[in-house]
This record gives sequence, C-alpha cells and structure tokens, in this order.
Amino acid sequence: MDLEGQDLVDVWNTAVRQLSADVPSAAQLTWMAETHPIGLSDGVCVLSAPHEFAREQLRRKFQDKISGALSDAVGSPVTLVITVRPDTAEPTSTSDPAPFVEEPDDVRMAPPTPRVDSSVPGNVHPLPTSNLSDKYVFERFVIGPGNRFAHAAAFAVAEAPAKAYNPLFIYGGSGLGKTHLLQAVGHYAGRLYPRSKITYVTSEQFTSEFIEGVRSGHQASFQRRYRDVDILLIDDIQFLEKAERTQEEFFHTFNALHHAEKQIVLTSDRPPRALERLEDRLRTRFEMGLLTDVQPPDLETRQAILRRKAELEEVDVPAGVLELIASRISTNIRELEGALIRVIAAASLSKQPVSMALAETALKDIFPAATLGEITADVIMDETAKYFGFSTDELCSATRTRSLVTARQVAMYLTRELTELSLPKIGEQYGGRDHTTVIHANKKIQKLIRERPALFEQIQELTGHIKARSRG
Ligand SMILES: Nc1ncnc2c1ncn2[C@@H]1O[C@H](COP(=O)(O)OP(=O)(O)OP(=O)(O)O)[C@@H](O)[C@H]1O
Repeated sequence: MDLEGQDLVDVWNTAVRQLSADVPSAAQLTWMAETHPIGLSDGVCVLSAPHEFAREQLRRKFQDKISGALSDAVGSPVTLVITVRPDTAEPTSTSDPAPFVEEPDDVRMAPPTPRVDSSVPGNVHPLPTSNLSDKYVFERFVIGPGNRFAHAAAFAVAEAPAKAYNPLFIYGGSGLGKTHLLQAVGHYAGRLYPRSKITYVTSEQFTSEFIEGVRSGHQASFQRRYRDVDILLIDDIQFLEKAERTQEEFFHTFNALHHAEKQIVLTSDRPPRALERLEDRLRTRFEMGLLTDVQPPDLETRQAILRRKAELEEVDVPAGVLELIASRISTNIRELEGALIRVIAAASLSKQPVSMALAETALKDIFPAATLGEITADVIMDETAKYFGFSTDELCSATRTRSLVTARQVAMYLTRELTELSLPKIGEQYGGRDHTTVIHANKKIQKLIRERPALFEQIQELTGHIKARSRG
C-alpha cells in the first residue's frame, strides 16, 4: 500500500494518538510533534525528525511502537526509516553556559535523505551521493606514486561502473585516502549518471542496520535497500570479520549485485587474504575483480597535499613551513592535515602570517617524540576528562550541558587526530554515539580552534599532557 498527502497524515496522526500514552516527557512529545511522515511505500514509512538527537531517541525508544501503531493503522506490517531534516536548528540545552561555545550541538550532520520514488514501487533509497562528504572528490585528491594506481582504478570505475573492474577493492593503512577515493567514485559517478542509485555505507553501519532489520523482523526492506542500487560503496569492510551473520547477508547482497552487473567498491585496512576471519567464499569474491593498495605518500606528495590544503583554506603558507610539517609527519595524511590546521589556527589567532617560528611553536606538542608509545583512546578520554574537570562517565553520558558537550567534542577530535580508531569506534567509546556525531565534533573543533584563542591553548596543552603520558 502506498500512501501520501492527507491520507498519510491521517494515518500518522492516528499512530501518534495511540502512542502518546507511552511518551512520558514533554520534550519527547515535542519531538514527536515535530516529526513528520514523508512517504509510505511498499511497507516502508520514511519519517523526518527535527534533529539527530530526536532521531536517535525515536529509533532507540519508539521504533517498535511507531512501527506497530502504523502497521495497525494501515493493516499490514510497516518498517520505519527515520531521517533528519537538513538545516534545522539543534535542540537547546538547559543549563551551564560554556566559556567558549555558543551552541551545544553534540550532533549535526544530515544522514542520507531517503526518498520515496513513486515511480518504482517499494523503492526507498538514499538520493545519489547525499551522504558523501563534499570534500572527498577527485579534484581534491593529490596523486603520487603511492596512490596513482588506486586513483586510476577508482576513476575508471566511476566512468564505467560494472564495466571496468568489479569489485574494486582498495586497501591500505589508516588515513591514506581510501575513504576519500571511495566517496570520490560516488560523487563522480553521480555526476556522470545522475539517475543511478549510489549507496555509501561503512560495514559497521551495514552490520547494525542488518541486526536492526533482523530484530524488528524487517529483513526484506533492508535487503531491498542494498540490493536495489547501481553502485554500492562499502567502507572499512574489515569490520565484517567480527560479524558472522552479517557476512552471510553481505555474501548474498554481493552476489545479487554482481549478478545484476552492478558496481561494488570496497575498502579495507588489509588485503582480502589477510582478513583471516572472513569466510573463504567472501574472500574469493573480493579477489575476483581488481585489488589495489594505497601506500604512505613520499615527501614530495606530502608537500603537495599540504600545498593543496592551504590553497583550499585560502591561507598563504611558506614552502619552508610545508616542508617542515611534511618532513615530520610521514605515515598518516589525516595527521598531516591536522598539523597544518593547527599552524593556520595559531596564525589566525595571533593575527600573524604563517612563519617558521610560529609553526615550530604551534607544532611542538604534536610532533611525535622519538620515544612516544601508542596513544590510546582511553588515555585521551582520561586526560580530557581530568583537564576539563569531568569524570570519564560524564564524557560518555547523554548529558548535554555546554561545557560537557565541548569537552566531549574535544576528546573525540583528539581521538580522531591521534589514534587510528574508526569513526564508529570513536562514537562507541563515547557512550555509543553515532559516527556522524564524531564527524560533527571534529569539524566543530577544527573551526573553533581558529576562532577562540582560549580553546586553542587548551587543546595544545591537553595534547601535551596526552603525549607526555604516552611516552614509552
Ligand atoms: N591523496 C590525497 N590528496 C588529498 N587529500 C588526501 C589524500 N589522501 C588522503 N587525503 C586526506 O586525508 C584524510 C584522511 O583520508 P581518508 O579518511 O580517506 O583515509 P582512510 O584511508 O580512509 O583512513 P581510515 O582507514 O582511518 O578510515 C582526509 O581528509 C583525506 O581527504
């Protein structure tokens, strides 16, 4: 049954009436009132929540009840897809003005906006490329000896999906551009083939959606979502090693897509043969197409990446400073970019041009000392909590006072910069938050350290504490 317009609103209102006895707080009632149905097609209802926090709450606490109430209202099973309206304001927090943050936005990054395509019954899928980062396009990717082949393969796949190499499997160490290439395929193919359905997902998201589908008995809509695409981009496939049942499901998804000549692109931190806990049949399928690795960039490429980044930031950075940063950080491009951002922040705060002296000072805390041991997420959490006067439990809690939100965002930012943990893993570390929350925290702090001298100083000092504790 497909519903739209007033019919859909009537069904939704009936469901909400049925639910209101179970909604205890005024805040929850407000989110509920601000949540609207977008479409109901082939047993899948797409809801639009006012913000990410509401979406999470609705998903965690009310998903089953809402599905049940909607199923009752239409007389057949209904699966829910909850999205967040882009560009809506964050919920406001109630107390504690923070010293340097205006708004307590723990989360803000629009997830893919599913649409109900009425021309294809039952098709609920993300708009092409809607959950891709704008930054991760081919135009911003600097080519060097370590990534030339991977770049060429990704480019070829975007130009001729399912014709060039299928699957394309890109592997390599942390922060070397795998996600960037994967999403660039999505952007470019989306431009060349605007009608194609392109889905980007991390294997962790795929796993949790699958589990959710099983739990709620709605596997069919999950399967439809992933089998009805033209290009499937799956990031960090190594996490499937830990999820046996999802491996089975992914095997069928893979076969269905491959058989239908749809393109699959995968990234991993290791080549398929090193994914030891992966079923053989999946490993062999991953090896069926083209395998390509990304290697750490050489000095020249590192400088070129920094030059490009400085141009994009519209900041004049002398060649000597680029060389200084590039010569000290060699294995992770994320860290390389992080160092440049701090130098630019230091210059902008002190209202000086970027110079060697300024760069040396700004970077003294973050260049790894020779004897530095591994920096762990636990140490970062512990030091950040201490620094801002909170407990680690508070950092992981749902409390959203301004100062706590900032401390939490700083902790996530430093974990992203100083460890190799994936975005979902960092989210997990901080009370099971969504990976989009971590992306948001990272962006937010990158922006704030340029605007607020106090926060910049605090983060420099805190990084020093973390590094000191991690010295071997
Ligand atoms: N060749 C490149 N040119 C420009 N920027 C790059 C390049 N390679 C990586 N980057 C940038 O470095 C950062 C880290 O890259 P990315 O997230 O793609 O790494 P990854 O290999 O997927 O890491 P992880 O395995 O930790 O997820 C991103 O901001 C990306 O834009």
